[in-house]
Amino acid sequence: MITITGLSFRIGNKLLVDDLNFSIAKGEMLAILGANGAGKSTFLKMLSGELKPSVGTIRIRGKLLDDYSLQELARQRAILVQQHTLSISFLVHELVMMGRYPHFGNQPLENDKVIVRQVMEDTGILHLANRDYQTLSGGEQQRVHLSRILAQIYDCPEACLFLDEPTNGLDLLYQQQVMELARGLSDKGYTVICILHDINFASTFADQILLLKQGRMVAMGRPEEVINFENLKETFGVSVRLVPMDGYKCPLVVPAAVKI
Ligand SMILES: Nc1ncnc2c1ncn2[C@@H]1O[C@H](COP(=O)(O)OP(=O)(O)OP(=O)(O)O)[C@@H](O)[C@H]1O
Repeated sequence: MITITGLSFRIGNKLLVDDLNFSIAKGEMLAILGANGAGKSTFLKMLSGELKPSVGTIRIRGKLLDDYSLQELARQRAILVQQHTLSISFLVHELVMMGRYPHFGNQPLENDKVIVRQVMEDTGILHLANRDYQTLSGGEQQRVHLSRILAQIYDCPEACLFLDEPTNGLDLLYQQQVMELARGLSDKGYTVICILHDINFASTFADQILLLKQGRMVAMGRPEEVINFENLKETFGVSVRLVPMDGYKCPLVVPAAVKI
């Protein structure tokens, strides 16, 4: 579904992303983990077309990213960015409807309205539909943007979803709900790439994990192949403890100092 070949991004003589090569299949969920500044967002920005790679190619369904029109891309991939800067007042439902803009002409159709309502329900913001976005808390705003991008690809089950720290600013309940939502979408056939800082969320929900350090791949594979003491020490520079837990495919990762 997505094939990354020899992908690098350089600014001056600094390599932010360094020779990445991998593929992920349709319907897979890939979690990207790495320390602050490891190049995760830079990679996602190349994937979304916001940044042009210095070297290498990105193919979605065999076609080079550069060969997609903006309209095609808008229907085939949705992106949740890390920081939202929005200074104009919009009602929540208006902002979520923006996700449908690639799908209708002048006016939203009944189907667009149904989808907007559904995604607001899925993300727990239906009760905020008529609130001014500016008056919402950070976590509520995050869920509005999540709704908007879900609306964008709601009826495109072949689409890709790129999420840059989707659980940012959310309380535990909504973190869990967002991860379940992302997992549910990949089970329906969406291809999901998700930057996370929570290793346990990544290993619980993702099919594959990519560990990045200084732009380079440390390891990539199924959570049970990748999440181990050595890889985490190499990626984050810290020692962790791995605690086996019933019902989890991977041991839980806790700071080494914690006594359990
Ligand atoms: N325009 C730029 N000029 C110089 N350095 C940059 C530029 N953009 C990003 N960087 C640097 O590239 C590195 C990778 O940044 P990136 O945002 O991809 O990291 P990240 O892994 O997403 O980090 P975080 O977990 O903190 O969000 C960082 O050291 C950052 O300071």
